[in-house]
Amino acid sequence: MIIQDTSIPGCYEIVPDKFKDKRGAFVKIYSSNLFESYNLETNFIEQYYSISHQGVLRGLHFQIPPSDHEKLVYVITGNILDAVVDLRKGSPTYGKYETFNLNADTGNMLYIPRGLAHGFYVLSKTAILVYNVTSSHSPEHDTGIHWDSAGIPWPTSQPILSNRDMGFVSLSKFSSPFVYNGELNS
Ligand SMILES: Cc1cn([C@H]2C[C@H](O)[C@@H](COP(=O)(O)OP(=O)(O)O[C@H]3O[C@@H](C)C(=O)[C@@H](O)[C@H]3O)O2)c(=O)[nH]c1=O
Repeated sequence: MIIQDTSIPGCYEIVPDKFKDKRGAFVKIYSSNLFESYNLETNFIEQYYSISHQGVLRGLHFQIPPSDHEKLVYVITGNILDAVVDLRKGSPTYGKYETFNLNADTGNMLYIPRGLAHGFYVLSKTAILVYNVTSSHSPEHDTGIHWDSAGIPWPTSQPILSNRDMGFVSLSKFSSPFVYNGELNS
């Protein structure tokens, strides 16, 4: 398993070892020992997954304090364009985004620190995205910014969206409660 820096401090792309043989493949997706050695959070307390059709865009989501959390995400079916936006005031990459192709073939994962908005667009016929998060779902703290307000080069201007996602404020109108605390995880 390789943990790689991204352009956004505290956000990592993780490439697991994939052992292929005549039966198929074996992939280890989490090691608390390795995560601890990189000072990454290990107290993942909720797990969930979504199933999405091609052309769906979910995001850009986050939970605000005190229910903010880290996310570890990976695709087990399909191929997505995943995106994060740094909302941490004082961060060297405040307001900036980065995109990643997450797919079931490589099994690459994204570790998303608290204070980043997250979303994705489904490139394949179907995509299943698995999440591990470090705090419980809190509907009153679960919010977002508008998917098309951060400059992310999405593959289409007309994705399939939830009503909730259509109504979020733009990044420029969002008053961020997140503060950058340095590179805690480096
Ligand atoms: C996230 C979440 C949703 N729900 C419920 C609320 C709602 O009825 C239903 C679907 O929720 P949503 O429409 O918010 O699902 P979705 O748009 O897929 O939300 C997800 O989007 C991506 C981009 C993320 O980063 C995730 O953390 C999460 O916010 O599931 C839970 O019960 N627990 C949870 O942890």
